[in-house]
Amino acid sequence: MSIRVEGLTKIYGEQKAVDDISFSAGTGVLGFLGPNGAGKSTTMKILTGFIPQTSGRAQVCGFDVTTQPLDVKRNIGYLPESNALYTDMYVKESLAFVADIHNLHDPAKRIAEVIEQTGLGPEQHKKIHQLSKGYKQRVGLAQAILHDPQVLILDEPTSGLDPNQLISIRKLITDLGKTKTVILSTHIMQEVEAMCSQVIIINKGKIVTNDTLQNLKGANGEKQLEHVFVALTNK
Ligand SMILES: Nc1ncnc2c1ncn2[C@@H]1O[C@H](COP(=O)(O)OP(=O)(O)OP(=O)(O)O)[C@@H](O)[C@H]1O
Repeated sequence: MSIRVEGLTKIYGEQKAVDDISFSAGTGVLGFLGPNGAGKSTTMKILTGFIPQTSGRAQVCGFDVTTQPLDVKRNIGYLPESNALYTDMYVKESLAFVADIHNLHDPAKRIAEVIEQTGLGPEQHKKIHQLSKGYKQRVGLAQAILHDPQVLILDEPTSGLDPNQLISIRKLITDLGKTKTVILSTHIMQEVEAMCSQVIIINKGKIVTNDTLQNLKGANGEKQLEHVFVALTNK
């Protein structure tokens, strides 16, 4: 398993954002769902080492997020919800900057591959601030996968994309999930049905279900995941 989480808790002041959650994930796309404020982004930020947990443990590829943060960062790619980019940089320049941080052996070759994979080709010579939202999102994804990490954490990667862009980014994520562990947070249930093999639903900081997509729909006698989500998060 590339991700192991045990008894993870995060308290912000008085607010318990993540409440003693445990789960593990291997190769495939894991849908990480929950209503607004459920604790998804907080969990993702802990896994990527952006913020520390209050208690509990999280491991990425066998490395502990607290005691082995550099090893974790080598093995993880993160597309945060607020995809902060250096907008004055050219697309290629920003990728070269990230490649340098990761000390890649042949950055030019890898940058060309990732530009191809994310469909950035036609826009690759622009500055980031000149790009549409969808292309900015692709730059964020390109940066996240550049060092070919085993684990990808994607926080609402398709928000704001038009239907054409949605289809190509979904395909890219599905392809990545064939060999990598992808944790995908999204509010779009069709997206989960199209891409995810496993689904975790979190509500008020607690995991309310962790099952295969197939079981989840079957067990609840529902055809639509949306109904399952509503039933499990309105208790
Ligand atoms: N830096 C912070 N300081 C205090 N409270 C925070 C902070 N970040 C998040 N929270 C609170 O923690 C809870 C979980 O937030 P989180 O962003 O993890 O939810 P989420 O499931 O990602 O929501 P969304 O779907 O809206 O993105 C919320 O109640 C939120 O207000």
